[in-house]
Amino acid sequence: MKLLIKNAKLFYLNKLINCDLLIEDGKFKQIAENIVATDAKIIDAKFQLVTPGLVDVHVHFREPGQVHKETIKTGTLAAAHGGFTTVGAMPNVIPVPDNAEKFGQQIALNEQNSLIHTLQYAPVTVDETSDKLVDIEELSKLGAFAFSNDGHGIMNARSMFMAMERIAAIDSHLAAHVEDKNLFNHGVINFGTASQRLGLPGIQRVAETSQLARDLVLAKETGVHYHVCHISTKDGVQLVRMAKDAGINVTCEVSPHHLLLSDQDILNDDANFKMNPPLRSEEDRQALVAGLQDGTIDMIATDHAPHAEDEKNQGFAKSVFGITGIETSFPLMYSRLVKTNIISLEKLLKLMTNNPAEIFKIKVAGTIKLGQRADFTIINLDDEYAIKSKDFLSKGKNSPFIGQKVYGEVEQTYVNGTCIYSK
Ligand SMILES: NC(=O)N[C@@H](CC(=O)O)C(=O)O
Ligand SMILES: [Zn+2]
Ligand SMILES: [Zn+2]
Repeated sequence: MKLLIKNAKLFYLNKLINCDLLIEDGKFKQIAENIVATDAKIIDAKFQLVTPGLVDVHVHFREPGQVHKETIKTGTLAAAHGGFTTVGAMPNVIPVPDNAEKFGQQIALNEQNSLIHTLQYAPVTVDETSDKLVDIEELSKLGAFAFSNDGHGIMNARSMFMAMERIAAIDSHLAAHVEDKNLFNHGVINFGTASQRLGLPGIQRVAETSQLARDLVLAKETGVHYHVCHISTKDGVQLVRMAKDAGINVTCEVSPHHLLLSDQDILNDDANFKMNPPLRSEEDRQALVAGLQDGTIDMIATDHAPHAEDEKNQGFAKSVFGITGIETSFPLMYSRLVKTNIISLEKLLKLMTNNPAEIFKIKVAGTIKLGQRADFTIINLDDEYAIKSKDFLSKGKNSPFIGQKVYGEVEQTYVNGTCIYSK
């Protein structure tokens, strides 16, 4: 089976080049101008962008346990619609895969149902909320991509310290949702003018930064690769910057919503703007953009968190935390950051392909390499379209970006040389 992509604007070795791309038996075979291949199926890309499949290290699929919100099938289909071919799935499913048996079942479920490559996080502690560590070495052997208690900060410093030592010893990764539960104090929105205006309990920035500061010291001591999930504050970015300068093995991700929205965009009691961590101030938002520009922030991750309509239409006080994002990430980032000259297209693609793959040592993802499996995406950068919930393939329609006009629509997504999504 041969597939020839003619006239690609290909993101290859960190540059955009005009060329053809030949795929044979599911693998990249040749990159050159004017490739001629008899008996190949030909696709004319018409100089649209062809990129390695996008990589998102932070998604929530809800299977098992909450399949009314999302399944692995709908989640991975939504990912393909967003241009992603590799994702890291968080372990806050029911049951939490916190022992060998449950973890093995989760991996099998992912394999049976994924249209793309779904890598599985293991939790750090039993049930994600206790202080008792999981069998880190065993879950790693069973294929844990990294470790995270996402959704919950790890409150007990000794548990965190010991987890870091063990994760460092096996050369894996610890991804932290940094949040001190006591400082969080049942808030539902950022603490500040918006929480006052709407009369809602606020979440202080120090809920994030105080735990982050603690973790950075522990990470220094243990040498673990410590990754900060969905960073949201100006001081948080500054802490990571200082830690990197000090040689601490820290990386961090930011979500499209924290880059593009602030609490000033919350005009009424609409829980499609409710997520954890919350949308912060405009000053925080600008610091995140600056952190992306200067390399303090290493990657974009969506924190795709689908929920059912009746779980999100209860206003800020009662609705659950989280918004979807995997189908809108690239178009939003391209339209609002690249077309406005805040970052280059090459930089955006690095943030969404090679950086996450390299940092998390994902073997075959994030780059186009001859002889390796052909995971790639064709994206139309020229035509504007409107984000509509009816176009989402995710079960979750909980997005604050519905109705916005964007560029960067995904035309086709390929995994192992096979088209798994076509517009
Ligand atoms: N981000 C959220 O607000 N919610 C996430 C959990 C998380 O990422 O912390 C979820 O699983 O719904
Ligand atoms: Zn989280
Ligand atoms: Zn999350």
